[in-house]
Amino acid sequence: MIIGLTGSIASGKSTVAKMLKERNLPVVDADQIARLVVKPGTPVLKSIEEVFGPEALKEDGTMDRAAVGKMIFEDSAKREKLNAIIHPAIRKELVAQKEAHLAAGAKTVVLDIPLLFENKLHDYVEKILVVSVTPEVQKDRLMNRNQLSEQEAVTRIDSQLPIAVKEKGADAVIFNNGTIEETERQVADVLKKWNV
Ligand SMILES: CC(C)(COP(=O)(O)OP(=O)(O)OC[C@H]1O[C@@H](n2cnc3c(N)ncnc32)[C@H](O)[C@@H]1O)[C@@H](O)C(=O)NCCC(=O)NCCS
Ligand SMILES: Nc1ncnc2c1ncn2[C@@H]1O[C@H](COP(=O)(O)OP(=O)(O)OP(=O)(O)O)[C@@H](O)[C@H]1O
Repeated sequence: MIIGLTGSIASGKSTVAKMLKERNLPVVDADQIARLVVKPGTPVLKSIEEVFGPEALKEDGTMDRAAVGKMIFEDSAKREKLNAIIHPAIRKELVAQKEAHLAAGAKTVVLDIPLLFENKLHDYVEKILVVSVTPEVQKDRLMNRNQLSEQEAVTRIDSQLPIAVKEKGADAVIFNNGTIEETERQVADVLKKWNV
């Protein structure tokens, strides 16, 4: 079974992914792949430099994630440009990593894809697991984790589809407002229900 793990920014996907890994399920992480495909020397990073200028790079030649984040979350046209450059490479590597796990004998593979709904990647997975939180908790956790102002956090949240829309499209929802233990219990219940 291929499980798509998604949610909204700072809703707790990585937290749930960690729980799934602890249960020995292979997790392919789109955010991690997004870092892989922009390593210095890659065609993707070259295109980013061409489109976003030298301020997209740090002195050591790696992508300046904070600078690019500022540019793209505040400007939807820039965000679409970055997506057009980077998403094809992410999708290719996502499929390759999934296939490698299946070839190695995995019966279940989890694809952690933050933008599964936004990019209409439903066909990549068989079940969709959405990690949800209330908007207030989401904003607080995002501000704390990324050291953002309230306005910056809201801008990032608004760059994605509303979490309520994602919940409606889910096969199961994990509500991550409570404690880690409460989330862990919900993860166990869903896996049991799906015979994983
Ligand atoms: C903009 C970048 C440089 C910011 O880097 P940073 O290290 O601060 O954040 P990180 O990569 O850990 O992403 C954190 C979260 O931001 C959200 N996010 C990232 N990119 C986007 C995007 N293009 N549109 C909407 N939300 C996004 C996701 O929820 C993601 O989980 C980086 O997110 C990036 O390269 N984004 C483009 C690739 C992408 O779309 N990744 C997300 C899904 S594959
Ligand atoms: N149940 C919880 N209780 C308290 N803090 C939590 C809980 N779940 C997650 N967090 C914290 O909230 C923040 C966001 O969680 P996490 O990084 O797992 O979200 P994410 O959905 O993977 O985010 P992103 O979309 O940005 O990659 C982190 O700092 C994490 O430690």
